[in-house]
Amino acid sequence: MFQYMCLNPIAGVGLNLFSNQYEKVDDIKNADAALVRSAAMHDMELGDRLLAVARAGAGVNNIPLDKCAEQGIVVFNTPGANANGVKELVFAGMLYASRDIVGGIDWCLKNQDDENIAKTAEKQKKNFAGTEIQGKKLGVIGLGAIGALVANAAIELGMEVYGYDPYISIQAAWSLNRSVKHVTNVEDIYKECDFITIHVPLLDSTKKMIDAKAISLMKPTAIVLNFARDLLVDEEAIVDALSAGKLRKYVSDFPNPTTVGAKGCIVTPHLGASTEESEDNCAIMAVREVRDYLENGNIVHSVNFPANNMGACTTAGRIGILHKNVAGMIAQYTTILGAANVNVADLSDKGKGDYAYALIDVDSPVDEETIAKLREVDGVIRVRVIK
Ligand SMILES: NC(=O)c1ccc[n+]([C@@H]2O[C@H](COP(=O)([O-])OP(=O)(O)OC[C@H]3O[C@@H](n4cnc5c(N)ncnc54)[C@H](O)[C@@H]3O)[C@@H](O)[C@H]2O)c1
Ligand SMILES: O=C(O)[C@H](O)COP(=O)(O)O
Repeated sequence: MFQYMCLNPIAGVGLNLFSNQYEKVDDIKNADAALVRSAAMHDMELGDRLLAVARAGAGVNNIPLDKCAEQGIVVFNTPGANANGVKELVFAGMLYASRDIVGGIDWCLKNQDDENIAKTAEKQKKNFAGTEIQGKKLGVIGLGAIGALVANAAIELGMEVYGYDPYISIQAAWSLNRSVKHVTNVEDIYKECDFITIHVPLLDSTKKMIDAKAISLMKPTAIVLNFARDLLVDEEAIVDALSAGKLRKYVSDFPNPTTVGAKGCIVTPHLGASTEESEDNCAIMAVREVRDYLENGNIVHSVNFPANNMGACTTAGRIGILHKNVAGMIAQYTTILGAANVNVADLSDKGKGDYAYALIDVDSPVDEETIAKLREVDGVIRVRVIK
């Protein structure tokens, strides 16, 4: 029997995929797996039992990835599962920023008791007029799941699209419309574009990536869209530029005291992934990842350990070993198993950064004493008998 807990509400269509071998619990210390959206986990005590954390979404800045890795907890996310939801909201943001749609709606509400509102509106509408997006230049910073969808959809809407991503995946590169202009210096986006949208993960290296210098290069008519994370942008500098008329609008999905109510800021309450479809997709993918890891030991879409997938185990047993990515580990495992007269039927070891994961299929059951010896190997983080 496995136990899981949810740190945020997770769509039922995903949770229903847990079989009757799974039980929901309320305390993370009793859970084998935790499902999470944006709940902050950095200060949480995770307990020894926890094997997996699945982020039903993309951003993992709310999860202590290294601490989890050191404790042998595999963290998953659900790449692309909410990308369309975000893409659609980015275009809503572009349209909201192009005309004063919010101001116009507010005006209508304020004048709802005016019997002549239709006539008055015709006089007032010039105050909410704006520009179109067709023919404008859009700069997309980060061409992953969301950025690529935004870039392609913008081409379809008749925009000229500039794309910047020095680490673009082959899959994303293949998916891009060939009309997207490849930019190698992000400053070209800042200088040239009418709309600038950022879709990169929040990392130490991307914090305040759009800083005061970047903002100073932008056109005074530029509109900046941030549906990724607020800390990617120096928002104090954005607010200063907006009030000085050096920038047209800032659209953000991350409310905070700096931007909410500030002149030129349009802020939504982190709604990018809040659609039925995105919530369902994320929940389904997250539960599948957790089940495959707990039941088969397979890792797919982890952000702190490498992928390693040997399918279902067809031999007498399977052992999963999370370990440091250093030389000589496999030789020690096979020596220990050999000394216990256990034949290795199949073995796959993958490394990524500081961490690695070995899956070992064996032809006979492995006794507790042998498992204890594997646990003692220097550099081993966690050993799990999967079958
Ligand atoms: N508003 C929301 O509700 C919402 C929803 C989903 C994701 N997000 C945020 O959007 C981010 C992106 O999501 P995604 O699904 O597209 O992720 P992704 O991993 O598919 O794409 C991120 C892309 O950023 C690129 N990148 C990394 N560092 C870069 C840099 N310095 N310069 C340029 N490109 C860089 C990567 O190469 C990758 O292609 C997430 O990390 C998350 O923070 C927000
Ligand atoms: O990174 C993400 O996937 C988004 O920011 C969505 O977050 P949420 O699941 O809390 O809506």
